[in-house]
Amino acid sequence: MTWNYKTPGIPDELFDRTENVPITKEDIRSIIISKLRLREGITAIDIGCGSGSITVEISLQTRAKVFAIDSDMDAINLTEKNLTKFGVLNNAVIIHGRAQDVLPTLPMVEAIVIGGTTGETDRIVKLALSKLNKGGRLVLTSILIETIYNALKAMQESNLQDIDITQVTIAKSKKTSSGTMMISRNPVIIFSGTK
Ligand SMILES: C[S@@+](CC[C@H](N)C(=O)[O-])C[C@H]1O[C@@H](n2cnc3c(N)ncnc32)[C@H](O)[C@@H]1O
Repeated sequence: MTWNYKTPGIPDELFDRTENVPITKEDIRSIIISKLRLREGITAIDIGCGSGSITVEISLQTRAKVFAIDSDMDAINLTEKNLTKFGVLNNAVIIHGRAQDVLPTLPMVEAIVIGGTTGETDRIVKLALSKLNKGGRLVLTSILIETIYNALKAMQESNLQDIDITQVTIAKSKKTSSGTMMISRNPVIIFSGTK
């Protein structure tokens, strides 16, 4: 697969998918990539890599080394498939495990995305921030009220700077017999900040 564009927002349908592994949709993914403020030559961590779509986009944008973590073996297999498909498998270290167990073993990085924190949002956010170099960027997405509250508290307690909280509700067009209507998806909260 050759992706010739230097812009984020790879169409979802270009990624391999499986029924039980979620993907961060392309419009939300574009916002995440923008808020990461990526630079060439950085190292990044993708926590809860799922389909691998964010790891793929970070790698294509910057040729960054990305540590992609997921606790679900199906997600790990799918991430490997998609990294191979987009020719960036060599940029990544794919790790099967819970973020709270894996993070302490990783080096310091410049960018971290958190897409899944099952069970221990507070601990995962704090561990992630302990792996972020000064000036590095953290982006966390969630659709769950409980995660949103715990994430904000953990970021504030860790003194993350310039915390920005953006809520996005994407609506997509759908053709009907009488015209084109917009169908809304669930709101997504996107946290970002600088260490
Ligand atoms: C919404 S999906 C992320 C989708 C992904 N960003 C993508 O683009 O495909 C959340 C993922 O986080 C993983 N996850 C949840 N809690 C986790 C944890 N504590 N450690 C590692 N992975 C976790 C889930 O298995 C799931 O694949």
